[in-house]
Amino acid sequence: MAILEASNMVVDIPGRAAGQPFTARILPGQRWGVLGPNGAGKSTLLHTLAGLRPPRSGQVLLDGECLTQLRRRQLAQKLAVVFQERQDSFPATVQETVLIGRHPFLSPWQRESGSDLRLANQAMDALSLRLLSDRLVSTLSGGERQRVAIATALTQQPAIWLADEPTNHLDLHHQVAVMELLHRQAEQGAAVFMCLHDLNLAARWCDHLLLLYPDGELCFGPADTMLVPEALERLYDQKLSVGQINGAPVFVPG
Ligand SMILES: Nc1ncnc2c1ncn2[C@@H]1O[C@H](COP(=O)(O)OP(=O)(O)OP(=O)(O)O)[C@@H](O)[C@H]1O
Repeated sequence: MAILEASNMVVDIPGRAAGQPFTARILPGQRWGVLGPNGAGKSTLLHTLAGLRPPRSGQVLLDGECLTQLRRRQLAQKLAVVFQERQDSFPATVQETVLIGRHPFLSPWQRESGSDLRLANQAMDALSLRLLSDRLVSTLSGGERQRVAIATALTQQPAIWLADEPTNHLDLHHQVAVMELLHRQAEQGAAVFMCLHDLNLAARWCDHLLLLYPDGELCFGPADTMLVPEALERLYDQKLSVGQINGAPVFVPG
């Protein structure tokens, strides 16, 4: 288990004058969703929390240590990032790619062990990729590549998941499968922080929500306190109608 903490963190969005400082602890077992319109800064926020870009001010801490003090390898032993888009130009099979999730735990030139291979196979099974295991990733469809990215992160066995649109390119069945997988990861003690465009996936699967506005304003809290139609309408500049299905709110454009 690990705790990721933002302390007075202002995300550095090019050209944006200011941003509201973000201070929060992302705790084991929590499932955070970041919502906001295109260009609001969701990916930049996620990359800043991953230590891939410096914040404009403030800091990000992992188990009390500033990310800048940690080596990438130490970070990768606890934290996995699923990117929104990726270049899969390197010619590698699905299995070879999924095994990359074990690299933070291997010394340079060390071969993957049987247990590494077992973890990769389990992750491929969880994402229904076994039949594709010998295929070159470059030959896969968008949704298949997305599942490979999630299987790679799963093989990393992260305490913290930072996932940018984890359901990108996925059909309905695989969207639900991935959200269930992330839910189970949280039940087992991982912290999950993800950017989502689908309000209904966020309403159903997240227990904390962060609303990010294009001017850098943000607000966050337990999901049931954030799913206020007026706030979401202002967030997306879109009228919404709200219903209830199985006790969960469902939003459709009004
Ligand atoms: N290198 C850069 N140079 C200039 N502007 C940038 C750069 N990187 C990001 N931006 C801008 O920063 C803003 C935030 O981008 P970001 O990708 O974080 O938004 P987002 O909320 O994830 O958007 P989307 O929902 O479209 O994925 C955007 O307006 C983007 O154009």
